[in-house]
Amino acid sequence: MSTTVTATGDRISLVGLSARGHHGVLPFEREEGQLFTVDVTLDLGPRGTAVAAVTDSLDDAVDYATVATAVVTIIEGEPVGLLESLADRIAEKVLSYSRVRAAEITVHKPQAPLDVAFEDVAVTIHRVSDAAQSSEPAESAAAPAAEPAEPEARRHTSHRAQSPDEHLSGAAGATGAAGIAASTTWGSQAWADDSQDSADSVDSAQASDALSAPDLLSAQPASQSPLRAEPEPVTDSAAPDLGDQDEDADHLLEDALMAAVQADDEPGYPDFGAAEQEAAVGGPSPVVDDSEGWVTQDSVADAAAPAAPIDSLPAGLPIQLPGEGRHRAETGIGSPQDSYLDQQEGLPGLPDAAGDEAAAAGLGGESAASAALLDPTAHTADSAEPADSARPAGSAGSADDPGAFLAQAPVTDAPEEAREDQSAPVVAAQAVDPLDQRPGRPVGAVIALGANAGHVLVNLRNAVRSLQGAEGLEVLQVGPLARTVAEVLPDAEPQPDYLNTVVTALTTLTPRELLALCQQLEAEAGRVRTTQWAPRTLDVDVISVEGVTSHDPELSLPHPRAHERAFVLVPWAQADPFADLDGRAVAELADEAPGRDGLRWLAFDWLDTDNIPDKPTGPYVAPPVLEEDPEPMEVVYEATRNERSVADAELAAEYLGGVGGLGSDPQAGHAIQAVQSAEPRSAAAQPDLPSEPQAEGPGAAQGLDNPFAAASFGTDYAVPVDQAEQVEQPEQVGQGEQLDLGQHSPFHVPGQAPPAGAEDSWDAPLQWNDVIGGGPGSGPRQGS
Ligand SMILES: Nc1ncnc2c1ncn2[C@@H]1O[C@H](COP(=O)(O)OP(=O)(O)OP(=O)(O)O)[C@@H](O)[C@H]1O
Ligand SMILES: Nc1nc2c(c(=O)[nH]1)N=C(CO)CN2
Repeated sequence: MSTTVTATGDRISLVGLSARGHHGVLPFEREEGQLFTVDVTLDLGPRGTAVAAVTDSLDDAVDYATVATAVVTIIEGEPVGLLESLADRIAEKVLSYSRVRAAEITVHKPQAPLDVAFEDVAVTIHRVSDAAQSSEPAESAAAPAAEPAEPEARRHTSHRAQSPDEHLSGAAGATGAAGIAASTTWGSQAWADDSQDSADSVDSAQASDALSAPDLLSAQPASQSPLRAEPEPVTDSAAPDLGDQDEDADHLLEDALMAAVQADDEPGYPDFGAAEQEAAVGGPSPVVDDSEGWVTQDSVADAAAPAAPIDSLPAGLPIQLPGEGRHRAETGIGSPQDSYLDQQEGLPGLPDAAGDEAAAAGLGGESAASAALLDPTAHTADSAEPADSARPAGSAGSADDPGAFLAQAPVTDAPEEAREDQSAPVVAAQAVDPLDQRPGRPVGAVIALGANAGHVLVNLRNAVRSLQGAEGLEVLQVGPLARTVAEVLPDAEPQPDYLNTVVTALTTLTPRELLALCQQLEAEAGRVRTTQWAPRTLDVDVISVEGVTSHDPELSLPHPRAHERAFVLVPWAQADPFADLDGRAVAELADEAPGRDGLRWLAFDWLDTDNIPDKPTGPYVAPPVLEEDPEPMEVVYEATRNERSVADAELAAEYLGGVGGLGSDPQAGHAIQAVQSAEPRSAAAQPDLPSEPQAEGPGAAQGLDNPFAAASFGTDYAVPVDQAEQVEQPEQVGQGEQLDLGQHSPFHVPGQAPPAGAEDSWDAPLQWNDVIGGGPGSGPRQGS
């Protein structure tokens, strides 16, 4: 079921922005939180999108992605008691965007604590901006939708103090789910830009309004809300008023642009000037046609009736009601097409090299596009419509065109001479790798972590903390810790269970920078790359980056195997119940994942509680080391296939302390067999390994015979060769022998008894199977 109302201006709608909030009057609502979903309709005035449509620049538009993030930030922000208050806060925020003249906000609370069966509770409010009201005082007084002056004034001041930092932390509250639901755009507004929206832009917009000719709203009938009815513009050659703009200069420029457009008398660009004409004669415009959302004078009169409820308005603007997809928030994994389009959309304001290049090519912003438009003879709609014309067939990371993201610069057929003409659209095709592009706003990212050798728990905790402290990354959610059966290559020896988790985040890093960060964490945990899918002290994979699709083997996005990996999907779905991967709900994928049964337990609050009671035991596997020993005293771990990383002696000592009680030995670090950084062995060099990791069968079946999965085992240890020589060998070798991975194994796996009393140590857990367990959880842990 859906309901429609009519709004007469250009509109942007965001439907189903969902996030968890703590609003409500009951204590448990404050404590536990629940789902809130918000629908927002922004009324931009009668010509609110006209300039953006011509310039095709986000600078001239309301960036809906920014709005979406702002709304989610409010949902997740300071709790209020009433839905009305929440809706009001959201209205206040969205009205602070200078181009927004009025807004309708619906807040849904489908999990409200009612004693009866119900589908949804929702409150809808509509509000008019100060700018719109001040340009038509009479309207404010009479318009049923308009708020009294005082609340409006308050509304516009309460968010002005928001600092960039505050904004960033607010943005961090935006779940990947909701913030991304409305857009996969690489927006042009960076954090700092966004943070100013409610202050500077409003002020400047108001100043701009004061200087400008009366705008269209001011010419409306006194009781007419911008969400309701507006007079049809009639042809007028006077310079049009386009509504509020950020700068006076912009305003004048846009006036000129539109005049130029009018001079072209181009179909599709309705004439301007009705407002001015109407204002001049002091009466309403003549009656006009009522097609396409424009209403007749009669309907204007109707709308002017006091206290007309919004739902009594004529049909025109679809407003989605509960149950119509508002839970379909997505992780933002864009389709290749999305990704491509995103690049296009983000072009003008990109702060990175790509954006600069585009700007240098004369394509980058309002001014360039505007300049072209100022010359009516130079302007055509085509020249200002870069997205489609620039899209090469099969680009945007489609499966056909791996990794090729043709970029951003509009491609036209303009001749060389025209390019020299400043007024002509400039032609340039820029191949820009999206993996190197910095997003213009924080975008959602999902990172998966896993470990099954060495100090797995310590390593995972450290890695998550490092992510929490990383620059350019704001951790949103840390998933529960999942103990999972190791999925191994076909015919490979079984391995110890993994501990896995997933972190969701917002980031302004380029995808490649994000990968580098992940690999740095692996290196810091002493990751040694040996064979494919070998046991590892830490694995940190980039699962997805909002709006980016890549088939580059160095960084494939979304991670090509994520959709079938229970060890990724289950913790991810817990961290973000609304997550989507390639258009499918992650929770659903998790249920269907072949390794689903290999999930042994989930532990919540695992980051900072030692109270994880269930301690299954099993053989310990030491971190792998390579066999070569060219420089005996240097402990080198290979961090990535391109880098070398030297593990510090402390790490080595700690490791040894863990596995053999040698941590107090200052020489212990040297006891690890020195290894040489090397390229990971390709599958081709390992005849018994497939070139691509194969999808695993159900982990449970595998786990039945897996000694590492056993619930209660003798204490067996694998240690590096050199260390094994230094420590007393236990009599029992037992299950540890099963760790031998055959001729390609880098391991030597003697049994090794732990020092007495060390088994329960959390500081230096000797056997990770002893320190993990499924405790009663309380839900995904918040990131900050
Ligand atoms: N989305 C991604 N996340 C992390 N690494 C990736 C990604 N896509 C490609 N790679 C590349 O894969 C290479 C091997 O990574 P790694 O050793 O972590 O693989 P793995 O964890 O053993 O296997 P899998 O990728 O199946 O999880 C890395 O050098 C990296 O450049
Ligand atoms: N359970 C589990 N199995 C795996 C994992 C992992 O993280 N968890 N990672 C692998 C290679 O990345 C291979 N197999």
